[in-house]
Amino acid sequence: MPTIDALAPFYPWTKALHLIAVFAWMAGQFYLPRLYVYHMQVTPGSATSDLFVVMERRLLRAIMNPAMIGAWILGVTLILTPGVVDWHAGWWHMKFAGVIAMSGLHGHLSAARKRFAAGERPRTERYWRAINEVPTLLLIIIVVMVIVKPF
Ligand code: HEM
Repeated sequence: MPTIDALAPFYPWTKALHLIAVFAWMAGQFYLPRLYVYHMQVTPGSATSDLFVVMERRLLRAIMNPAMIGAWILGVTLILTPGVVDWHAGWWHMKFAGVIAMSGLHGHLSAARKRFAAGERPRTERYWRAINEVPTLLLIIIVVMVIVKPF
């Protein structure tokens, strides 16, 4: 993978900004499925349901989408910084798999938001309770990979 020498002096800043974007993204990943759990419990079209629709839309549009885009742009900038990623290391591939899964989950949550907004009740409350645990698992995998680098 070719790297860009001019990025080297900015490495600590790129990493700090990457982590800030990641934290904002994760906050949304933890909260949105929890909102879906509550949303499943209210009648479509009720005032409470409409309030959930607004909360879910704002969370995705104002926080999660920009945070995911920022995490990706800064993450790719880190990849392009010389000496940061060892492409032979197993931890890097495992982290990347975790990041792809996290992005897939984001897409899944985003698609469900549109269905909730249309008055549907996609899946079951139990399903959203289970999905609520997935970001935590992915976070543990990713952080152990980038910090401990076990293989
Ligand atoms: C969105 C796509 C992402 C890309 C392309 C990406 C890429 C990278 C790269 C190349 C590094 C530098 C590794 C190093 O300095 O050793 C890094 C650091 C880091 N990333 Fe990501 N990342 C992404 C998303 C995430 C996510 C979702 C998390 C956590 C849930 C995360 C957590 C971290 C952490 C904790 C570090 C700091 C590791 C250290 O101190 O060296 N990243 N990322």
